[in-house]
Amino acid sequence: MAEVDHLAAERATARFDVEEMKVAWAGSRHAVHVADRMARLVASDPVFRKDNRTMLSRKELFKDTLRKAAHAWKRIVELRLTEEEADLLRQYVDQPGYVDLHWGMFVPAIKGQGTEEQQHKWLPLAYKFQIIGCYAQTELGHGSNVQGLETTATFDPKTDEFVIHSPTLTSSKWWPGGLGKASTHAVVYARLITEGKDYGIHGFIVQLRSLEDHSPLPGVTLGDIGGKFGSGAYNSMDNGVLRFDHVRIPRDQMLMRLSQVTREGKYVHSNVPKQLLYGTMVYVRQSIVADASKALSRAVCIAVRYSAVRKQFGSQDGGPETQVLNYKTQQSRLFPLLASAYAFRFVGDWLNWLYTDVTQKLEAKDFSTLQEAHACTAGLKAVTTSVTADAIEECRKLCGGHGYLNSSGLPELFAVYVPACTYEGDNVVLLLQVARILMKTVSQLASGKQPVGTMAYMGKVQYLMQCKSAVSSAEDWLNPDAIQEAFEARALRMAVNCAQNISQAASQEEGFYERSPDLLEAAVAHIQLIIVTKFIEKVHQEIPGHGVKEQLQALCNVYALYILHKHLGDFLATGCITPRQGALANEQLGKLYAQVRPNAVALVDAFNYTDHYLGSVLGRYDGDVYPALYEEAWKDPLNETVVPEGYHEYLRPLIKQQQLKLSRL
Ligand SMILES: CCCCCCCCCC/C=C\C/C=C/C(=O)SCCNC(=O)CCNC(=O)[C@H](O)C(C)(C)COP(=O)(O)OP(=O)(O)OC[C@H]1O[C@@H](n2cnc3c(N)ncnc32)[C@H](O)[C@@H]1OP(=O)(O)O
Ligand SMILES: Cc1cc2nc3c(=O)[nH]c(=O)nc-3n(C[C@H](O)[C@H](O)[C@H](O)COP(=O)(O)OP(=O)(O)OC[C@H]3O[C@@H](n4cnc5c(N)ncnc54)[C@H](O)[C@@H]3O)c2cc1C
Repeated sequence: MAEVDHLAAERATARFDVEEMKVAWAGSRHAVHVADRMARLVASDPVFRKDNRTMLSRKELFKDTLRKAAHAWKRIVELRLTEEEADLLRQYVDQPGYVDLHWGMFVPAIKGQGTEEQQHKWLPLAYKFQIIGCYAQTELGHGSNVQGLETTATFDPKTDEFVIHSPTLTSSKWWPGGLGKASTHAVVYARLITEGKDYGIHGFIVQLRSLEDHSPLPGVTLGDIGGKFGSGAYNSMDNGVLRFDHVRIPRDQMLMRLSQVTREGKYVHSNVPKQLLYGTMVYVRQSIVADASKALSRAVCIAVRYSAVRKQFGSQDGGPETQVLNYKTQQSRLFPLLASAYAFRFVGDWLNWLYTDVTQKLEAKDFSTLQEAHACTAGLKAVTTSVTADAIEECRKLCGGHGYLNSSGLPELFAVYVPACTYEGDNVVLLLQVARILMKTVSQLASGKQPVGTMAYMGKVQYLMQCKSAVSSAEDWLNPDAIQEAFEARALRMAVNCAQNISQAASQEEGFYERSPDLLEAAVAHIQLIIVTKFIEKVHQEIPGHGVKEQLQALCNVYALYILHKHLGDFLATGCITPRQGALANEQLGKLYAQVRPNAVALVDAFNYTDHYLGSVLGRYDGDVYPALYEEAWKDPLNETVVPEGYHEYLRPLIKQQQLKLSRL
């Protein structure tokens, strides 16, 4: 804990129990305790130092990542950490690397798509790091369109093998994390061809590198695809390129849980939906939603603390300067992001519950909730990552000039985070998936089919298409029923409008194509409704701790009314509310900001982040920002010498030349 707490006065104004809010944020007392222990373990270990990361060359950074991953594994084994503890330890190490893909995609792909026998063979090797795996799906020519992948896996009945081949340049695998330099194995997605017939995309376990000397196996060409956006940042990851020249693998390395190829080469598809092939992506999308709240809360924590420390302009009578956090504009930009961090946290928890529930149903061969899982994971992944990426950049601006310094932590956070809008499904492509499901649901309403799950509100179509908001004062917007109804009516009316417009087109497909910009907005409205609903449900639960429920209630209202204000056009155009009701919502929002203000610093303290994890001189717990900024500047390699390298070559001759010219005048 800091010796001088420059934020003590801020902390003293909090009207709630911060320790209890930590529990509400983390999910349980146990979760707070474990996270705290793992965060401190990482922060106190010099190997996990990261303050010099943006100054390392790519090669140094990659080696540093290998070192940290190996050290993390050593600590996990030495301390016999549980899976939960190990996941948290890796999170706090906070450096993207091959292990993310090994644990996050390679292992889940084998678990989800491998038979019991295959799991028995491969998982123990992966669990002990005797092999390192990645997820090789995307190709140079195709990423979003998975059915368009070109790599082939042709069964050869003579040898009982598959022949994995990259027939074109565009079929080169391109992007898989961990592939470039670290992985020994990959789950490769390729078109299965047997008995002369193409059966589409399937997963195969393929060894890429020797387990003796790490050299590529015969027929395998692979490497790193090159530097990426931002210094440090995602450049710690070896995203790779991979080509196969007729590489042979045994038949039993096709992942055969969903479909099989027999010894004779017969293709057999189990009686399960084909989309289960996409199961690993669904799993990762739900974990990306949980990660969004982590990234967003880090940025918000930095911006809130710094805004409380930073002062600009005096009062009218020449008194002390004003904390920038007191400016209403700063509050109206920052507090919705604070509320969004909490909203994403709770919707992430709910999504994790949904995912677990769907997985259990799938085990019991009940596929009825597959569409719901797909729509929710795809849509929430898209909305939460887009908002978070924009919000990190907004937090940088909220920190003024100092936010642009690497030492603020924000440039690196942004550069690491922003590809989340693209990987695991481009956000637009994913929202169009949600829109397709919305259109299908609307079209089924006429036949009386009752929508279920997060689409259930559409069943109230008669009411929601004509209801009028009863709000007549700013306070009325504090009523969760008023918010819920307005959001439901907006989402449904936008979807129905789209469906009506599509029905006038020559074909459903053409209508969908023409109306896709509107469909995106309808999908966003539906997803925002889910986030608002889950926040309202959370606040309805019993929440212990002095003032905790009240603060969450205020944040829930901030989130909902901010979205309403931002998307006012939708609410007005669909006739869900009147312009006057829109103005009242904005009035209430201003009152809520004033309510949040004295609690703001404590609300970010509740995230319980160590200074190491935050990695920001601006976001320091003690608020002692200026000495830290000053000290940090001197650590830059440019300041290693007083006179810079290159002075004698380029600066001195220039200056001397000018002096000579002047002396001649
Ligand atoms: C502590 C552990 C933490 C773990 C976290 C680790 C995180 C590590 C993070 C590391 C960082 C980066 C890693 C990145 C990895 C990657 O990017 S991997 C590659 C990801 N690629 C994509 O996401 C591709 C996106 N494209 C697609 O998903 C599909 O191509 C698309 C859905 C767009 C279209 O597919 P089609 O087969 O053409 O299907 P379509 O005709 O549109 O639909 C047919 C039918 O199927 C339904 N559907 C589609 N997808 C799914 C699904 N996933 N699940 C269930 N159902 C699905 C769709 O709704 C249609 O249904 P209908 O009833 O027939 O209408
Ligand atoms: C950092 C990073 C890590 C990655 N890691 C992995 C990995 O480990 N394994 C792996 O297999 N892949 C990985 N990927 C690849 C990633 O999954 C793809 O890049 C992603 O799915 C997007 O596909 P794409 O690149 O083909 O984009 P494209 O589909 O080419 O997108 C280009 C543009 O076209 C638009 N677009 C595309 N289709 C449509 C449509 N139907 N309607 C409207 N607009 C459309 C998109 O919105 C986008 O604006 C990674 C990518 C990144 C950036």
